Amino acid sequence: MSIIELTDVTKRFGDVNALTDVSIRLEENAIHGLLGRNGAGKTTLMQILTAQAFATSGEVRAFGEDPWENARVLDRICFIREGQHYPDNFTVRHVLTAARISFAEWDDELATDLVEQFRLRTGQRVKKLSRGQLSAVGVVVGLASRAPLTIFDEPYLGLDAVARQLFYDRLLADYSEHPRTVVLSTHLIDEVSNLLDHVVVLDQGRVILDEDTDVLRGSLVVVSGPRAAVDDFAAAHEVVHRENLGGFTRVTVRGAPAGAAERQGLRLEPVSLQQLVVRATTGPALRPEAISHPEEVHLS
Ligand SMILES: Nc1ncnc2c1ncn2[C@@H]1O[C@H](COP(=O)(O)OP(=O)(O)OP(=O)(O)O)[C@@H](O)[C@H]1O
Repeated sequence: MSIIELTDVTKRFGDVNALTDVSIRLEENAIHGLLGRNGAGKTTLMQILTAQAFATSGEVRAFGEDPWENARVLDRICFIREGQHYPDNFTVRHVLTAARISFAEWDDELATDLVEQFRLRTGQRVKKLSRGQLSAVGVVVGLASRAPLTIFDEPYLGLDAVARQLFYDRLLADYSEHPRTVVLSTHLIDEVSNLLDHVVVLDQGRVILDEDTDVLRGSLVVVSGPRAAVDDFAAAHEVVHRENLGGFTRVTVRGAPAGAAERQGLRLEPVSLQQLVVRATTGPALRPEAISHPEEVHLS
């Protein structure tokens, strides 16, 4: 079942098209990655989903209903934004108390455990927290809310590598026991690629990739080796990207059968999710019209 349905959603800020004809369906009980370069429209999309902004045109449905001023929908959504603002006198304890009141599925035990693991002090004023500690508070609220739709917009800013890993581990562990729908917007794609069931990539306000990660993982392979051997192999495949370095060539091909390249003494490497997103957003490589005319990149 789709928890989120956007149909032809466009959002303009003056002459800036933040979103253009965005149509996506996000399925229930899955972790969705919302990816894209700076200014791609990710935050705008999340704001529209959570009724913090109006779409200029198009239809928005969350849990089958229009989210605008709709408590039935909004009570089931937890939106953790980067740099969340709290009242000046709030301590971490106040934030947790407010969250407990706001979310029906809130888990106090989980919150207490996470506070300890992230080394937060509940009596500390939120405005005195470091950047990473503030992000940790957001992560604690997002996880312990167990909201049926939990949205994290770059939740990791300032978090050290240990704390980020803790977030990913706890998200996965809690999600396996309490499945729900999670939307995670991030630039640290490789760090989260194992968490994601599905990705939506935005570029300049348009959806350029909307696919399950299982499908994406097997979709492209990099084959490298001596130029003549690679060219020979590539002739029978759809080439979406090529790099030449002297007599050495690397091509990215669509769905190469495992073993075929290795038999010809060539090297085969999977394309990471991050590379896929970079390919999708930096050139025409993943667009169908580019497949028959692969770009040549000469490295010096
Ligand atoms: N309130 C606003 N007024 C004017 N333009 C805006 C406003 N909010 C966003 N924009 C513009 O809309 C576009 C999309 O911005 P958005 O914040 O959604 O991108 P993003 O993908 O979240 O970027 P980042 O990864 O850098 O956070 C940008 O060009 C941005 O400048």
